[in-house]
Amino acid sequence: MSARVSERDGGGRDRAGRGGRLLVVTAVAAERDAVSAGLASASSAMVGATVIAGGVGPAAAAAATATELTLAAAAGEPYTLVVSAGIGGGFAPAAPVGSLAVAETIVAADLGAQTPDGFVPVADLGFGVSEHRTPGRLGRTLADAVGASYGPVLTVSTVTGSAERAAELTARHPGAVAEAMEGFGVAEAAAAAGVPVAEVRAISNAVGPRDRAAWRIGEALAALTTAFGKLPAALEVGPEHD
Ligand SMILES: O=C(O)c1cccc(C(=O)CC[C@H]2O[C@@H](n3cnc4c(=O)[nH]cnc43)[C@H](O)[C@@H]2O)c1
Repeated sequence: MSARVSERDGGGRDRAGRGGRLLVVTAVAAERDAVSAGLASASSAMVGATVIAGGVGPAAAAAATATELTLAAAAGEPYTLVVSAGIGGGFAPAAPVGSLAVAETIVAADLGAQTPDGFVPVADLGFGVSEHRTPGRLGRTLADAVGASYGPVLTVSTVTGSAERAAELTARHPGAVAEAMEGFGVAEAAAAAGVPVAEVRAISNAVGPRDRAAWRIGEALAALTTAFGKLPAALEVGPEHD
């Protein structure tokens, strides 16, 4: 049985995925469609999944995720897992263009304060948390299933555009495999709802000096589709129930 997938943007609401317990949040429609194509091609039995395009950046992602989780819970059909997914920048050498990255931790890499002594994360300032961890072995399991690099995935509000900034980020977050702009927003909403979270990124560009011509978005979207074709079996989610 193939996955049943509901697709929509952050504004609309339909009930096509009402058997689903998996929520996938992408930033834009092209990512949503790539994820949906992968889920629909999955060979193993799976619950229907809902895939939404919630917008670019952590604020839009958090708002869209929180709305979706709240509506589902109010309807008595709460999600059991939220996955932030899309394209992202890869840190060398762990995550080359065209590869996949799965988050061990989802890190708010630029949420905090700049001081004369350097960056202070928001958690160290005494406000909330600076990262969310994918529970148990879920992240490792997903990474192994799709052949992804596994480590911290950074959420930034500004795409890294210089070697200096890339070096600063890796110094602060050793082992970081990727950066993107939505994961921490999705994770904050998931945490507020008490739902586990994961992040899957397909690498479209290297984190470093800005070189827009070198971005391989089509290649990354194809990798995203391949990954989500393998995800249902890895998640071992139960059969769909209408
Ligand atoms: O710099 C540009 O010219 C440019 C052109 C098209 C798109 C962008 C984006 O910033 C897209 C952001 C979007 O894609 C994710 N993403 C992909 N690569 C990265 C990255 O290296 N660092 C951060 N985010 C990235 C991100 O999650 C957004 O959804 C720029």
